[in-house]
Amino acid sequence: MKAVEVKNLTKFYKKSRGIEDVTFSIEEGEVFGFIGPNGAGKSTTIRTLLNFIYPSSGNATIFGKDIIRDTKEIKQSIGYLPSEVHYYDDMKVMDLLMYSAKLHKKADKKRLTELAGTLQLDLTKKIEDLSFGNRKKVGIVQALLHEPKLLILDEPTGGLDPLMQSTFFQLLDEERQKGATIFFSSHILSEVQKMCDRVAIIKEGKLIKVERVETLTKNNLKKVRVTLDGTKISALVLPGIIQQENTANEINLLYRGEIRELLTELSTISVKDLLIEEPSLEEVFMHYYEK
Ligand SMILES: Nc1ncnc2c1ncn2[C@@H]1O[C@H](COP(=O)(O)OP(=O)(O)OP(=O)(O)O)[C@@H](O)[C@H]1O
Repeated sequence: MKAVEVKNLTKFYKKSRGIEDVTFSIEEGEVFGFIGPNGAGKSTTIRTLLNFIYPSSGNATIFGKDIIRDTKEIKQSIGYLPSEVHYYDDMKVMDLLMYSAKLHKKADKKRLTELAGTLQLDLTKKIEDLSFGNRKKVGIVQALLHEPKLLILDEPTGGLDPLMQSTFFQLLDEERQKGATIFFSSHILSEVQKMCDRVAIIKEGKLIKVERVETLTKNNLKKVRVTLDGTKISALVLPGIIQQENTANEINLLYRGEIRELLTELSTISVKDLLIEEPSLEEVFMHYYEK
């Protein structure tokens, strides 16, 4: 059984396009990234899956259950972190989280305290007195508290400082090791690359690619930096060069071709240093963002 199966899902807000004909599935235990620029349709997809909004057409299931008909049942096995966290402001963090835990019939105070400790969240404060980042932490604890089978996280790291982001990813990794399926949206490619097995790219409401992260970064594309010893040269010309940026003493390439051909070409110029590495997901995908 798939954790999530989305078929031809379409959502129009009156006449304006939210998402169109979106189809993909997520395996159980998989960490699946959902990336795309602002307004691409990430939140629309997620909010439809959670039955906060109705699809215009198409359908989807979560653990084999229909997202509309079985939404109550589905919610018991989901932890959801919205991109913006809104709560009853005059409640204390502890009370809010215990209330939420009870809704999931899993009021585990020990786990609550542990999670809050890891995230350095003060449980005695009132929600209204928390900063944006600390509210986000409340959302994270709430999403993880009942150890859901599926975590749906909408831009989870926004507002968290770099140290906290890394703590958050450690927490996610623990859930993954316990077998949880994780679906998270982001427009930060590097964090998707770090964490995800597969990634779906959405743009202007349509899925443009679903691919294993590994395949994307190991598709023979190489990032090449050539440092020159001061002699000025003109641009390299080789069929495998996809992108070239040159400065006074550096040549930077994205290269997809025979390494031997590149080395032969380089042997004709005065190279001081050479670095060949896998490109980041960001570099592979930048053109999807720009086009
Ligand atoms: N309530 C709404 N009414 C009308 N249009 C909407 C509504 N919510 C979203 N849209 C439109 O649907 C499209 C997709 O928006 P969505 O919020 O799903 O994008 P997103 O990928 O989550 O973007 P972001 O990264 O900015 O959160 C956008 O063009 C947006 O203007």
